[in-house]
Amino acid sequence: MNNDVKKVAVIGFGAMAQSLDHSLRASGSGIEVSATLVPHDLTVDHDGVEVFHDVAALIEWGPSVVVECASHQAVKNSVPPLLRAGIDVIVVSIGSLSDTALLHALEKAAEEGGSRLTVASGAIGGLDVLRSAKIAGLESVIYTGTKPPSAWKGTPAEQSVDLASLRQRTVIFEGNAAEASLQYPKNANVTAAVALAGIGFADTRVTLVADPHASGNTHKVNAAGAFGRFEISLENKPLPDNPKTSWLAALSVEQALHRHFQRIEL
Ligand SMILES: NC(=O)C1=CN([C@@H]2O[C@H](COP(=O)(O)OP(=O)(O)OC[C@H]3O[C@@H](n4cnc5c(N)ncnc54)[C@H](O)[C@@H]3O)[C@@H](O)[C@H]2O)C=CC1
Ligand SMILES: O=C([O-])CC(=O)C(=O)O
Repeated sequence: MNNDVKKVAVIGFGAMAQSLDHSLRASGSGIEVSATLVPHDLTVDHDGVEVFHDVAALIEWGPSVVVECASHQAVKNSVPPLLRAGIDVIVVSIGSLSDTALLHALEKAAEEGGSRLTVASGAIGGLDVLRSAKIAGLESVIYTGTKPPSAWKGTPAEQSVDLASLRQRTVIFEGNAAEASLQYPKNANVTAAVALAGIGFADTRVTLVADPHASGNTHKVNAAGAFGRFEISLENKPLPDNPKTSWLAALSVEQALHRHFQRIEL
C-alpha cells in the first residue's frame, strides 16, 4: 500500500456514503471520495466523483482503497475482485460475513492480491473489549437493538406486527446473530460485528425491538467471561436520509479511512 496516494472510492452512494463524502470534504484532511461504484440503473451526478457501474472499470481506475457502504450483495460480488486486484477494502455491511464460505473467499482473495480487508466497527462500540476478553474465554454475549417502528419498514417485522399502529415497545425478533444478520441485512450488521469480535454467530444472543417512544437507535451489549463483565449502551442518532442507519456507522467508516492512511494507527 502506498499511503501517499489517496484515491478513495466508495461502493454505493446512499445515505452513509453521502454522509461520508460530505464529512470528508468538510474535514480538510485531504482525504475525499473521488469515485463510486453504483448499480447500472442508478445515476449519480456529484462534482469530483467519478461514477462506475462495473467493478472491472473501477479496478482499472486504480483506487488506493475502497469503502463498501452498499449491501451484503456488494460484499459478495464486488469485494473479492477488488481484493484479488491488490486493493484494500473497508466493509460496513458486516452481516454478510455470517456466510462462512464468503468469509473464506474474501480471505483467499486478499491472500492472492496481497491486500487487506478491514471490518468497520459500524454503529456499535466495545468490540476491542470483546476481542480481548475472547482470548481468556467468553461465557455469554447478549445484544439488544431498539429502533423506532419506521426503521423496521421493509423487514420481516412487518409480517408479525403492524408497525404503524404500535403503541408500546415490542420485541420483533429473538434468536442468534446468524439468524439476525440474514433476516435483517439492513438493521442487524451490528450483531455480526459483535459476533465476529466475541463468541461467534451461533452463540451471540440477539433481541430486536420496535419502540414507538424511541428517538434513535439504541444498541446494548452485555458480556460475561473469565475476564469479568462488560456492558455497553449506545443511543445513536440516525442519518437524516435513512432511519435504519446510525450516523455513528458513517463516522466509523470515516475513522477507519483515516487509520488506513495513518503511519501510526491512533
Ligand atoms: N455495520 C453497521 O453498523 C451498519 C451497516 N449498515 C449497512 O451499510 C450499508 C449502507 O447503508 P446506507 O447507506 O444507510 O443504505 P442506503 O440504502 O441508504 O444506501 C445503499 C446504497 O447502496 C447501493 N447498492 C446496493 N447494492 C449495491 C451493489 N451491489 N453495488 C453498488 N451499490 C449498491 C444502493 O443502490 C443504495 O443507493 C447497508 O448495507 C447497511 O445495511 C448500516 C448501518 C450500520
Ligand atoms: O445503524 C444502526 O443503528 C444499525 C444498523 O442499521 C445495522 O446494524 O445494520
